[in-house]
Amino acid sequence: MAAGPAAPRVLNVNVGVLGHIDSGKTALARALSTTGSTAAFDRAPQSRARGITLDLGFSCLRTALPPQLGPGPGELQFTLVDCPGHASLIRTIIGGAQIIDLMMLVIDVTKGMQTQSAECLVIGQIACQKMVVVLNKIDLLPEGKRQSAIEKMTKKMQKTLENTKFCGCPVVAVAAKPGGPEAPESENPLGVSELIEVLKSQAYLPSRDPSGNFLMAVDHCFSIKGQGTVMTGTVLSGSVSLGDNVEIPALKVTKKVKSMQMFHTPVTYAMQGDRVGICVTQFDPKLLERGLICTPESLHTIHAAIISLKKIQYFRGALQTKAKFHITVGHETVMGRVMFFSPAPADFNKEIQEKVFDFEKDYLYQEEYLSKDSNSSEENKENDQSEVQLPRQQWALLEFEKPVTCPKLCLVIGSKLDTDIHANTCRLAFHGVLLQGMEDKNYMETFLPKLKVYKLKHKEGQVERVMDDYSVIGRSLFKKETNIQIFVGLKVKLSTGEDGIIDGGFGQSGKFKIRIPDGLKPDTKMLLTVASKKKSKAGKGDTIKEDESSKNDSAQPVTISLLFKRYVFDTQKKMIQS
Ligand SMILES: Nc1nc2c(ncn2[C@@H]2O[C@H](COP(=O)(O)OP(=O)(O)OP(=O)(O)O)[C@@H](O)[C@H]2O)c(=O)[nH]1
Ligand SMILES: [Mg+2]
Repeated sequence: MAAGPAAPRVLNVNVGVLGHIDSGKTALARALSTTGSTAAFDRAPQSRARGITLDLGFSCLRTALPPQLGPGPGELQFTLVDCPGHASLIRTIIGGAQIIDLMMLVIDVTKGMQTQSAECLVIGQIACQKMVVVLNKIDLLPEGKRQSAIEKMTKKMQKTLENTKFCGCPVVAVAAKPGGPEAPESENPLGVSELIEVLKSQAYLPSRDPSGNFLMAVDHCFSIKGQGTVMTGTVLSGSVSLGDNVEIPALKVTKKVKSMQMFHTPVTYAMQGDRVGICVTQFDPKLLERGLICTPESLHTIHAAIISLKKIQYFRGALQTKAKFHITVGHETVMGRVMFFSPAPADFNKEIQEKVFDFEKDYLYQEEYLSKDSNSSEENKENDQSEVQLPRQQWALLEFEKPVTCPKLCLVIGSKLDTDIHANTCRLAFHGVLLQGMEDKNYMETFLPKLKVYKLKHKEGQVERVMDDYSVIGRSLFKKETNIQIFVGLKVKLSTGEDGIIDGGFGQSGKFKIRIPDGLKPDTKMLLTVASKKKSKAGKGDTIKEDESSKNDSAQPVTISLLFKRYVFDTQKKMIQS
């Protein structure tokens, strides 16, 4: 087994810095850091030129261990993950949020919540446990009114968070870069030491588990002369030791770990939650910008997936089957098409299955995700009056335009990134967990037939006339061109209560014969005979054609209903009745 962690105890907590563009995230990360790592603070030349953050930036800050993290000696290291704010970079933000333990939501105190602050809040609710709100740029508030303006904004934020999992989280006011870009570096930030105390009080020991496959999100890759190629990133699961083989699944290559460092200190072992640089040899750093590395063969490249999902409540509009979304699967984003399905109605209240998908069960196809505001679906139209009953859990089948490489049970986020970024709306539509990936390119033939999602079909027709006590002729259930032969033997029910069986076609116009094994009730017979007489009378005088008029329908008081299930992925399109 691996060697234990290096001697001096350093606990690492990843702190994300998220917020709307220009709220001062990078300035805040800079003010907080004592040690900058290789990729901090908009180092990339493009980033400097545009004055915006284009990529995740990492830096760190070490403090004494706070009391809640147990007796010392030891140190607490906050790894600050500075995320971009620009709307177009939301994929990077989602990636960043998945490696953090604690989120700082940076708000420009002069502006309050903005569009991407809200999106970050949504992402935080999905991916993070804890949050601190940072009101930045308080130097811009006139000194006399500063305190009251801060209090007002603090209250406003607390109200915004009331119905989120971050209800009651701390709100801290700072000026990360008082005076703005032109101010001299000597200008001291305001409120930053208070913020550090709050971060310490919020720090917790995230569950760290060295077992299972090693998986790491690499954010930077560069070569060091005479050493090799270093990949830096956060260990997402498992652990890694010197000498282990690691795979770069996107490139299908495996390399041996030659040396490792954690913030400039050599180590022999790293585990879930650690930030580490891994050095390998004979690997061109240009081949990997960002991506995953892992225990060889532990990741899957999938073409489609089944996920358990929830709609994001701030997303306006319905989630429709067959719609295309940008789908972030773990750390990759691709376009994909969705198909929603729910439990069969009898299972609507079944307990939620978080980690497995049950292929034994039947599921009901849905035109759209069922939610309180989705009343356009077939199901709900019928139940218009009554309360719409919602299932406890819903799923989707995702079919990707390009295969994605991801671990099991990874986070999935669906968004509409083609929405105009200036439209003030939440682009994140749903989130969920990947339960089953389909690695076979021919999954449609090899895998989907196992997925028992059915559509409930309901056809209505009318009894045209009585043949004898045990049979009637029906119409309007099928189109003229329908091959009635495939329906022979299916059960139907008459509105008067009798059960019948389709016996075969009758004539050329889509009519058919129904056998009534228990015989027609006398009342039914009477109804039908009276109706037929009326009709033939009416028919003589007028020029009503037999097949069209609506009068005909009302003249026929007995309707026929045919109900059956058809599995969406059944290649034989069998009709099933229970
Ligand atoms: N007056 C004042 N200006 C600030 C403060 N903090 C940041 N700024 C300025 O606000 C602008 C944006 O700061 P950044 O730190 O780059 O903002 P950001 O949130 O990282 O921006 P993106 O990463 O592009 O989303 C810069 O011009 C900063 O100098 C502050 O506390 N007071
Ligand atoms: Mg920035």
